[in-house]
Amino acid sequence: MSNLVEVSGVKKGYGISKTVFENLNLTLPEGKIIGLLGPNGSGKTTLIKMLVGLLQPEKGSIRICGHAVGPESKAVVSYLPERTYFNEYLKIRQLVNMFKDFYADFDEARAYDMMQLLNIDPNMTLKKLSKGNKEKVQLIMVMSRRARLYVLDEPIAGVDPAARDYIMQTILTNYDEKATILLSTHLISDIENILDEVIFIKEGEILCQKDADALRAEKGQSIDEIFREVFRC
Ligand SMILES: Nc1ncnc2c1ncn2[C@@H]1O[C@H](COP(=O)(O)OP(=O)(O)OP(=O)(O)O)[C@@H](O)[C@H]1O
Repeated sequence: MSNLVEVSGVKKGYGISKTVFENLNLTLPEGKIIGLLGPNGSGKTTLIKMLVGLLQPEKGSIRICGHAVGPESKAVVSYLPERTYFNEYLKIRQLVNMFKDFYADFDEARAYDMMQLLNIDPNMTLKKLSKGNKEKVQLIMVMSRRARLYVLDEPIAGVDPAARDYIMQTILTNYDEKATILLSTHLISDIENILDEVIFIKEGEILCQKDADALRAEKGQSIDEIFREVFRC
C-alpha cells in the first residue's frame, strides 16, 4: 500500500521561543481512517495546518500524493477546520453552490443525501441553525468532496452524543475506500470504533503509530483507556 502523505524532517514553531516540532517524520497510508490523538498543546492543529498549507514548516518537507503542499495538493485535500468560517447569512443551498464553484471534486448529490440522512433542511439559513447542526453542515460540505485526503480537526466536538455515531456512520458510508481520513479528537471513545490506525502525539513527538485493532489486542484495553493511561497527568 502506498503512502499518501510523507512528512520528513519537519521543524516548526511559533516565533523564536516556541518550538512545536523539532524533527517530525510521519507517513500516512492510503485508504485508512487515522486518529490523531494527543493532549492539549501537543501539536495536532499545527500539524494539520501544515498539511493543508495554512502554516509552512521552517525545515523539512511535506508531500501529499507526491506533491509539495501547494495548489496540486490542495486540490486533493478536504479540510475541516476547528471553527466554522461560513458566512452565517447564506442558505445551505447557497453554500452547496459555492462549494460546487470552488471545488471540481464536489459531489452535490452526496451533500444533499447526507443532509437528508442527518435531517438538515437545505433551505435554512446557517444563522438559524444550532451550533451542532452548523457543525454537521460543515462536515457534510467537507465530506462531499471526492478528495484523496480528508483532514478533520475536532469534527464532532459540538454535536450531541446521540448524533455522533450517526455522523460517523454517515461519513463511513460516504467516503471512498481509497481515500484517507486524518482526524483529531478528544472524544476518543465516540470515534475509536471507526479508526483503522491511531497516532499518539505528545509535545511534538510521535509516541506511536499503530493499527487500532493491533494496539487494543496488545494492551487488552480500548484506545480510550490506553490514551488515558499513556497521557495521565
Ligand atoms: N499562534 C500561536 N502562537 C504561539 N504559540 C502557539 C500558537 N498556536 C499554537 N501554539 C502553541 O503550539 C503548541 C501546539 O499547539 P496546537 O494548537 O498545535 O496543539 P493541539 O494539539 O492542537 O492542542 P488542542 O488539543 O488544545 O487543540 C502549544 O504549546 C500552543 O500553545
